[in-house]
Amino acid sequence: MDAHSTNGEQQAALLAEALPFMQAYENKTVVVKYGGHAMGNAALGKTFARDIALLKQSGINPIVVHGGGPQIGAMLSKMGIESHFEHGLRVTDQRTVEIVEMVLAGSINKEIVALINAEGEWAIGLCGKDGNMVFAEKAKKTVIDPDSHIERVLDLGFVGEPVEVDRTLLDLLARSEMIPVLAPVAPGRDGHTYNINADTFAGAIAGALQASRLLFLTDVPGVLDKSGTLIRELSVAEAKTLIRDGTVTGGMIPKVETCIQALDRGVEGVVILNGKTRHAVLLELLTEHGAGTLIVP
Ligand SMILES: Nc1ncnc2c1ncn2[C@@H]1O[C@H](COP(=O)(O)OP(=O)(O)O)[C@@H](O)[C@H]1O
Ligand SMILES: CC(=O)N[C@@H](CCC(=O)OP(=O)(O)O)C(=O)O
Repeated sequence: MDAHSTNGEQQAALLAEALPFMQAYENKTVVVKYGGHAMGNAALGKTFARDIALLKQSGINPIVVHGGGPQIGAMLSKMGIESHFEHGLRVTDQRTVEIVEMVLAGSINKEIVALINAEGEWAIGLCGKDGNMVFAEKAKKTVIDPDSHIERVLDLGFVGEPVEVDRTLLDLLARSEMIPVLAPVAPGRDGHTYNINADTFAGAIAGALQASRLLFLTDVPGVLDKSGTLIRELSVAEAKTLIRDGTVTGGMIPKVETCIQALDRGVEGVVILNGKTRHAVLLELLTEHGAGTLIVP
């Protein structure tokens, strides 16, 4: 057997390996949160889009929720506005929320839609406002100061928490050729527009749809311990401890908190993984080679 056919056989074997996974996920919903830090590399963007296209073609119902924190930060700084975060959430005044909506629901959303469409699929870009999909309320966040142990209420301005998810439009799209690509912006019943952390938004969508899987694509291999080693499996109790003792900080806080909530709401499996690995989504869902941190009840 020559080297070429051996290679071909290996590729065919890999494809065949995907069959039981495809069968297990048939007609199931998989929510993929595509973080702003995982974006920005054209080749990786293409492989991400191809993975999503392949899921849809395999009879799976993929829903993309994207972030764009670094991209919002860059736009704000161009306009002379400094970014300020508390507990991993952007403090958002009126001017900021307008820019957040423009960057998330505008440029980034349409870039991802275009990438998926370039793979021959029909992606449709939406935010919480479309089809009354998500309504938000002003976030009521309290944090316990790790040094003083005193509880503090955060005023984050127009940062929202999803409080209502109407699945009508998403159900309709699941039965169609369309792949929803969602920006984490939503209206409030008070008439304001709210900036929602993309992890939180993805968790609310996955919970409302009782998704089989919720994947968080980020720029690190998963949740790391104090020495920087990947934690492969994390229970809810352990995850809470890691937030409390300051091992999990910044943008990883909303991710881990969302994982906990999503499991509570009936999502079957939640994984935080490196979106900078080529074909991270396919590796996680359709092969034995999944990596990252699996959060378990
Ligand atoms: N314990 C931890 N393990 C891994 N990453 C952590 C941890 N604590 C904080 N982080 C930070 O969280 C970041 C991922 O969150 P974030 O910046 O919001 O990314 P994304 O844009 O993918 O949502 C990592 O790049 C890392 O700097
Ligand atoms: C309230 C809040 O923090 N909203 C986020 C929304 C974008 C986001 O979450 O993007 P990543 O997933 O890339 O971090 C922000 O303004 O940056």
